[in-house]
Amino acid sequence: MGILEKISEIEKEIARTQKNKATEYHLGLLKAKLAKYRAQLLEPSKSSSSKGEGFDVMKSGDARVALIGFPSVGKSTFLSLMTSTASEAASYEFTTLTCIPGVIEYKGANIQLLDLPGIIEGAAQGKGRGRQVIAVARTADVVIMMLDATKGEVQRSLLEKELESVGIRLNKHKPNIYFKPKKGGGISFNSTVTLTQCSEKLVQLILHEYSILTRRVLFREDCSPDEFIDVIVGNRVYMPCLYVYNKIDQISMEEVDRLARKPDSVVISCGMKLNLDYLLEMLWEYLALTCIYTKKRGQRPDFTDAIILRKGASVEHVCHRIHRSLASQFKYALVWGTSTKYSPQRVGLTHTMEHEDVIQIVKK
Ligand SMILES: Nc1nc2c(ncn2[C@@H]2O[C@H](COP(=O)(O)OP(=O)(O)OP(=O)(O)O)[C@@H](O)[C@H]2O)c(=O)[nH]1
Ligand SMILES: [K+]
Ligand SMILES: [Mg+2]
Repeated sequence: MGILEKISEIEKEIARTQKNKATEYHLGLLKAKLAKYRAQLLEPSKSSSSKGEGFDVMKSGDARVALIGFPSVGKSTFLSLMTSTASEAASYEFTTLTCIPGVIEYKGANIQLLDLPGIIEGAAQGKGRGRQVIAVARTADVVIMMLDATKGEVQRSLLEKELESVGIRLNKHKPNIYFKPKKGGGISFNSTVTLTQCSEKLVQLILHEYSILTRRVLFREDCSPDEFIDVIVGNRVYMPCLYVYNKIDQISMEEVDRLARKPDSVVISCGMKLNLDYLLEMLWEYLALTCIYTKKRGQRPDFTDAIILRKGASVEHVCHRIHRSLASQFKYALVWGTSTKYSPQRVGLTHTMEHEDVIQIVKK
């Protein structure tokens, strides 16, 4: 039996197994097996014909956003609208055959937007350019899943399944489970919260399936067996995703209203240029970028030229952005803003900066 067949067998068995206390272990094991086969599927194949790598596009700017969606939902139309790059748009499917980068300038940041070929069911297993598209998606900071508002729900669940099957987790955080080698061998299992989905026995079974004999496992959260398997497998990508329903000019107001209320969702019309500003605001929020302003001694801050960093960036990150050698000459910094108790406050290299802080760096 090929891997694909094995996967489909297990998926069928999971589907027909009723979920209850008695089948809990059986289901947990099936899921562990499923994750193992999927991992095998994703291993780069030796034949040169089916390349697993993505399109060769340089990362540039302060952040990267990938446009994922079925053919003809309006991805290229969107890129052409939001950036100065033109990407061919047409009414037939698979108009776009490669990755086309554009730049959105917003709040002083350069956001790289990637237009990609449409993907379809089976993309993860290499249908169309699915694998390449997904490989690019993995490198993004945020995914925009573009959906045709007239057929959004089906498209959404199919694409979610595709991305899920290759280890991309949308709008989820990494499970809070401590999972490290243990001195002396054996499995130690503990939890700091009440577990309703996993038990020590199930965890042992799953670890056994992965031939893991020695580990210290500590659940700090009420995780599911799937989440535990994610921790074991390890190479998952946790990524924010905005669901963008395009072509709302084609549906009723009631339907627009319903879609707009869904979590992580924005409704737009590229054709009629509706709600694009709001989409940018949401995108900015999901990118979670931080703007830092610099200031020279005795002068006013330079509010025209922000340094754009990731959320959680430290003073050291700011130094590296200004000059390669600045961190080594660093004595202390003065920071004004929400990250400090006092304004200004003297801080060191490890201090975490917040959005719109002002910093003055003092050298040795
Ligand atoms: N009615 C309507 N049509 C739209 C809208 N946005 C795009 N379209 C049309 O949808 C069709 C497909 O647009 P594309 O931008 O080529 O879609 P795509 O997702 O890039 O398609 P592929 O590259 O083939 O995957 C074109 O005929 C567009 O004019 C919209 O908001 N409303
Ligand atoms: K198209
Ligand atoms: Mg296109």
